[in-house]
Amino acid sequence: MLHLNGTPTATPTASAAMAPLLHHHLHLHLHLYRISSPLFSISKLHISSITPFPQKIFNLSLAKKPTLTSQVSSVSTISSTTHLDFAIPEETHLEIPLDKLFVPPEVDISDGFEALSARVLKGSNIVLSSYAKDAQIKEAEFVKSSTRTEDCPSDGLPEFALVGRSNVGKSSLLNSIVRRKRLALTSKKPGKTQCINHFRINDSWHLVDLPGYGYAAAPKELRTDWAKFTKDYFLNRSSLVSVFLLIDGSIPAKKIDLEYASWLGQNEIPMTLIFTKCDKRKKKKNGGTRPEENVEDFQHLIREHFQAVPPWIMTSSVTNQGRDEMLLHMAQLRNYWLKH
Ligand SMILES: Nc1nc2c(ncn2[C@@H]2O[C@H](COP(=O)(O)OP(=O)(O)OP(=O)(O)O)[C@@H](O)[C@H]2O)c(=O)[nH]1
Ligand SMILES: [Mg+2]
Repeated sequence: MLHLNGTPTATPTASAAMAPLLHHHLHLHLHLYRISSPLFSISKLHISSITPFPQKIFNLSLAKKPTLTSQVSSVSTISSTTHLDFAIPEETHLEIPLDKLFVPPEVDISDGFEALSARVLKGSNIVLSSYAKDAQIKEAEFVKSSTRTEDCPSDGLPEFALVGRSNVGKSSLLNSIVRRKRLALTSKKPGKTQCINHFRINDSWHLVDLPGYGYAAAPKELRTDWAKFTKDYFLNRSSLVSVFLLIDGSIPAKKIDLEYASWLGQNEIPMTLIFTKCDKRKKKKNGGTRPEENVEDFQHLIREHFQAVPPWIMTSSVTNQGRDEMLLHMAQLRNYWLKH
């Protein structure tokens, strides 16, 4: 474990302002001077609309804290009290505009844009906070399959649910996250996962694999049932920290995914967009679009249904792209949820 050094600042932080403003854009007006980075030459910058965590993750539960070891790259902007146990990807997304970043609470934004940018997780819009600890997975085990929300485990552990179109790669992503080939069963044929499947991680939180939606070959009754039972789970599962909505990042946005994202937004269910299959890059001359373009377009299309910009991460279960970033994101959401 490595403790990062840094000077605690006496300047105002976002946290004080965040409490009364959850669920809303946080309008901050900072004036930064002489920002010098290879990608920016701005003399004065106006930041508005920084995104806090959604309100629904402010709950309480219990969890053990597993001890982990890993190296940390230098992130000097993190406060001196931060204990990180995970490798922080070195590359950052300097090109993401400030108003599209997901900024967790208690992140000191007074250090300015450059400092924030240095803490954006690679291939995402997520700023790393001091809550990103105990991120690594040591143990993963299947707990149970349920067909109703009432039958799901009642231990109150925080959980993240993977949902998305049939065949988008939910089960593959779960296996990639836990580094096990077949913990969740996958298939080329859509419709493999049929129940709410709980997997317990490090004895302290759950990953949940859900059946896919939009499986055209499924009978109509089955599709209606799917909508009913997963939506009931989203609306009533009190230990749900965030839904991870998986979107195929290798193709342009599909109507059904846009509708699903909008439904989650309208119902104020905390959501993270996980773009899958980002290893698949069709050539432009063959009519293909790049994952980066698909990610940008998708967000643009759902924008009106969200008060705040949802967090997003680009992933691939083939190359394990986004794996560490997902773990860090889940760790900071989880630890914040446990504390509040
Ligand atoms: N190239 C590539 N293929 C992937 C990736 N993730 C999944 N696949 C493939 O996509 C297919 C579907 O994967 P699953 O993980 O079973 O998809 P699912 O979303 O769980 O599907 P259902 O359970 O049927 O809803 C499989 O053939 C996977 O090998 C990825 O990141 N890159
Ligand atoms: Mg599956």
